[in-house]
Amino acid sequence: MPEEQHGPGGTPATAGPPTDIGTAPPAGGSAAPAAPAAPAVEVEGLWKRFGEQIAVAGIDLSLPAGRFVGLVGPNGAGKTTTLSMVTGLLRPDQGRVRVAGHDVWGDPVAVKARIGVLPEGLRLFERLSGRELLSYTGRLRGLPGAEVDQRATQLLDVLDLAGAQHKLVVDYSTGMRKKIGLAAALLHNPEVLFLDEPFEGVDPVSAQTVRTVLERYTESGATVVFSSHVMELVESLCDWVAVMAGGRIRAQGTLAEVRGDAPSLQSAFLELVGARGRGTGETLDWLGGAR
Ligand SMILES: Nc1ncnc2c1ncn2[C@@H]1O[C@H](COP(=O)(O)OP(=O)(O)OP(=O)(O)O)[C@@H](O)[C@H]1O
Repeated sequence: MPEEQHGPGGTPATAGPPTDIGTAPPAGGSAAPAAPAAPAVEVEGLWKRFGEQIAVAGIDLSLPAGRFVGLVGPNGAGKTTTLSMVTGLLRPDQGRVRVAGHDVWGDPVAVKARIGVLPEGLRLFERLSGRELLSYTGRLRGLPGAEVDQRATQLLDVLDLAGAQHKLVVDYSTGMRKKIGLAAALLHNPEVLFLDEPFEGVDPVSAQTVRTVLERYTESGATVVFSSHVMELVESLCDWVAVMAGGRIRAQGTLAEVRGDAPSLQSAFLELVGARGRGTGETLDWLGGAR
């Protein structure tokens, strides 16, 4: 059984979001819709083991549509494994996942048509140029050629890749690879976008552009779910947060709920994952000593 989930400072569970919050209208939307929107992602009793290692231990998640959702947790918490199962890249041992109202494993074609994914350790077609990669992805997505060309031109331009569009992907830098992967994930205008560490290796100017693009995208009612270790980034971008540690969800809810009375998301996070006071480095007393 999963252990009881508490917010920081012992406040009762932010786990299992209250339905009134879970069905709130998209951030940035003005007129409230009459019918409550279905969650973008619903996860029930999801498990994954790798041999003896339990990577994901029976988690439940309900991520509202139209939000910027951050999935945070320490190294090895189970974020990538969770995102892989939610996006249909890894089969769970047990549990159910629905994305945009469709069962990920029961109706994979419907789900894949509605999502965009920027996975960890992104594998790209290295011998294509950036533009060729987008053309190929657009065609695979069933978009008309002229539409693909137009969207590719705009994405390359906005993401500052126009100058490198004819360069082979194998010659792209880490940040450029993230950006072309993001462009490919956005090309078909998905309902839900999953991004595993999207800002890793991306320079501050491009990061700002990516933020602006993603903020505009969520304002249209679409959902972004991204994993990150960078709390300041999550705090400034996300309006909904799920905290994972040891394969379990420690808290989920609005940023304010998860932060609770803590001065920052970072402090709340350290408390939630039980890392307060750890890692002062005192055991490394030889480091910096006499040589
Ligand atoms: N293919 C695999 N085979 C064996 N163990 C795995 C595999 N994938 C993940 N794990 C283990 O499952 C646990 C969760 O890993 P996961 O990659 O999901 O964590 P994470 O939260 O994404 O970590 P990080 O922030 O470091 O990327 C870890 O203990 C990891 O060693």
